[in-house]
Amino acid sequence: MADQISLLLVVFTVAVALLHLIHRWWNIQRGPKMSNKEVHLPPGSTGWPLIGETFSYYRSMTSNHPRKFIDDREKRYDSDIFISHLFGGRTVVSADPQFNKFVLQNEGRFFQAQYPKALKALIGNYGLLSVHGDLQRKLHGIAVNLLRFERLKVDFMEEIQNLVHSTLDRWADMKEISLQNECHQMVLNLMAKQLLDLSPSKETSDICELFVDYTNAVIAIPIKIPGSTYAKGLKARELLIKKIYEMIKERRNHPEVVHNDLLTKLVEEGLISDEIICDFILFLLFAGHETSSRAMTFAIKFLTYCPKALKQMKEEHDAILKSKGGHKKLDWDDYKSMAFTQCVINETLRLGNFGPGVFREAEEDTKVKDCLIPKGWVVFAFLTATHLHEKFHNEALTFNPWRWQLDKDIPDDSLFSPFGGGARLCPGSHLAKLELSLFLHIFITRFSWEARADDRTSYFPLPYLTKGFPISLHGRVENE
Ligand code: HEM
Repeated sequence: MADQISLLLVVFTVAVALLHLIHRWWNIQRGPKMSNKEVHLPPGSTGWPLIGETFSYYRSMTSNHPRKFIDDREKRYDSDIFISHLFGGRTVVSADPQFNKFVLQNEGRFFQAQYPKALKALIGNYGLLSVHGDLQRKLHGIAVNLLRFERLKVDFMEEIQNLVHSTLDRWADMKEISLQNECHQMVLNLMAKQLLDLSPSKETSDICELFVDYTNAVIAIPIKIPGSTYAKGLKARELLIKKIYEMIKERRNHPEVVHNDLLTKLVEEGLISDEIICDFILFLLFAGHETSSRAMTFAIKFLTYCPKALKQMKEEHDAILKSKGGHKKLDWDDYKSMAFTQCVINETLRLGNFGPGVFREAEEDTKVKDCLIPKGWVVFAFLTATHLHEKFHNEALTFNPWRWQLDKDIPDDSLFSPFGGGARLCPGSHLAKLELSLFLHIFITRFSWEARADDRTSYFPLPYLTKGFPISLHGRVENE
């Protein structure tokens, strides 16, 4: 009898839970009731209970046709703004450039950045993408100031060239390298030096190892079970934050030791608490190395398969080197003279899509175009979709740097926004372009190379080359 009652209780509980789930799903599908007939919820479907349409999005982003998710729905709903259910929440997905621009421009007014919870746990309470309002403006200002032109011209210009040369000296002794891994390591060293005054050493390599676990988690499926990539990343975050705390303490206890880094400046200024400093620095380390290092690898890959562009790059950079005589260090004017390189960089950013899109939550019921975005809904402004649309860029999936020389392709910030826009416009955009230009200059003038494997691009969760782009290197000989 007791067994039967237990069984009945289990069946009853499961039935109630199922009904609850179905009810929630139905409510999500239906959306809120509208009173105003002029504006309406975008069309769409939230897909399966719990997983929504995340799997379709994943399939599309790991395929050769990353716009497929959008194209299928555009055909089905006759709209490039539609409802979906991604990464655990109902979402309005937009591939409409004007809509996306409006969303970016209205950060803090109608919308605010809202990233999935699992990501926020890694970024911390004070990583820039987690904070809003006055604190976001303050921290954004500090980042902009750190990366302003005057600092790039003096500190970064020198530092980047030294680091790239010493890294390439090491590569020259290796038969084959995974360009993706090597670029990751090189840019991480650069950021570690600028932010924490860490030079390659035992301590730096410990931090780098933790950092690898940390970044792997940011781009992994967020399952928090012991041993999972995500759980390891959370642990790595804890240890990294502890290390930054120790460095803050060391800066205070030993002011006589000179460090030319951001951490010291933040500690001396005393404008933000230690807790904020730690999250802020960790976020900069992440944002500053993940994207730029990927862009370097992709640029070399695109050039490898476009001999005409590579030839033009060699001509541009050989001429700059020649004009310097025996003096190899470039200055700001040399950087500014790299006209074709800037086209290659724009095209790499367009095709590479290193910041695929941004997440924003509606602060209130908001009308954009004819659509109503109800308060609390998350918008995914899918920037990749615009970058890869035939309507805006001819032969959109082809690497064609010359398109940026034509008037009609002069960057329009609604059609080309690799660095986002509005109040959260990437403060590292100029640094990223400088790093890329100097890296390309040094790499192309020192080496010729061959790809060792047929590599494929996956865009999920961030773009990467599935085999890490292995290449063999040879020192350049005259006229090569
Ligand atoms: C190719 C390189 C890069 C790309 C494609 C890129 C892309 C982006 C995008 C799309 C955003 C906007 C996110 C949003 O609005 O939600 C962003 C924000 C940000 N980026 Fe970058 N980024 C790059 C390099 C860098 C570098 C080198 C740094 C710093 C050293 C950096 C630091 C930041 C920071 C701190 C933010 C947050 C700004 C805020 O929320 O106020 N990024 N980046």
